[in-house]
Amino acid sequence: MSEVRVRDLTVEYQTSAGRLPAVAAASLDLRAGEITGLVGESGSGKSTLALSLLNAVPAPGRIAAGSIEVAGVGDVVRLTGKQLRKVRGGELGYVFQASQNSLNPLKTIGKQLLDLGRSHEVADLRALLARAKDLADRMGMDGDRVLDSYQHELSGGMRQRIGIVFALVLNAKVLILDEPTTALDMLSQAAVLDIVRTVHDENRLSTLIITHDIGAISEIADRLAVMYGGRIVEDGPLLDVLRRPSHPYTKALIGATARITGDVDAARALPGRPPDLTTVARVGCVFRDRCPFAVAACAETEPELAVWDGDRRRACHVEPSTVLSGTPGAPAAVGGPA
Ligand SMILES: Nc1ncnc2c1ncn2[C@@H]1O[C@H](COP(=O)(O)OP(=O)(O)OP(=O)(O)O)[C@@H](O)[C@H]1O
Repeated sequence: MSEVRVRDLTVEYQTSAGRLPAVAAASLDLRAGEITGLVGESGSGKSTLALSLLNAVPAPGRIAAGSIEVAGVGDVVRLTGKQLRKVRGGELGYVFQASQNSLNPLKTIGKQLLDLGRSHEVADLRALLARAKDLADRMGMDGDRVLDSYQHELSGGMRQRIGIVFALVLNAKVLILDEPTTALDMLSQAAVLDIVRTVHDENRLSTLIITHDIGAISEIADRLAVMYGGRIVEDGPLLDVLRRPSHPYTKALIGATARITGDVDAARALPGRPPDLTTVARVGCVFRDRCPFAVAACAETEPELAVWDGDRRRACHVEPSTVLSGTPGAPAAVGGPA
């Protein structure tokens, strides 16, 4: 069952070239009990999609079309004011990029938790603190000490974990983590992801983890969604996608990740650069200029994200078997390999 259903979501930013979509007609389900990893290079629209789930795209950006149905909440796109503030941090827990730097330096963690509780009109603040302490304990910290601490008394890894405590303390059903381990060393990264998996399982959450690091996510996610140029180009069960990537971009991303290929020498950097809002192709496939498999149709028509192989989806004109076998077809009429 899906806890979150994103349908035809288009999010635009105002640029010098006019309003341009950072997310274009994206559809994605977050299922109860599953961790979905959302990967893609910088600028592919991952953070914009995450902000949209909270209807928190900063102006002059805006959700131009689509819906985001959250079970028990309704369409988040239509929520405003108080309703929206209640859902953010309530049903929808989130930890955004660099959240370890977003704690208030002048208040203890406990006081900030109380502020959070009051802003969500929590009646039993004592129970809220007890729950926060319990979460902190289970994340390998001394809960009492952490609640009495100021942010400067805590390490980066601890602050990151506290971000997750804040995201969960109001009993969220959906957890959205944007680059939760960026800026942490490898050991702390693994520890934080471990904790996320445990808390996710215990509370049967629907979790979305956004990262540019497909290697890190491959160890904890159940499903993988891949974004490029504002589009979701492929998704499906994690192991299936990793073993048999059916979109040339997914295949290239995996090929560039030594942690997955297991061979540092064989890992090939992805040639070319990802597009930004102003350079992304307006017609045809957004990946075609970097795609070794591109055919003439890729320059003419944008491929639809279509169901393939049961539980998977892909947006590509080239046959899956061709991508899987790794034999690029005819050279593209327009564009071509970078
Ligand atoms: N406030 C803004 N105004 C204009 N363009 C923006 C704004 N925020 C993001 N963009 C553009 O939207 C596109 C998607 O950005 P987004 O941050 O969602 O991508 P991302 O995949 O999360 O990248 P990263 O991993 O670097 O955070 C990029 O081209 C970015 O330059």
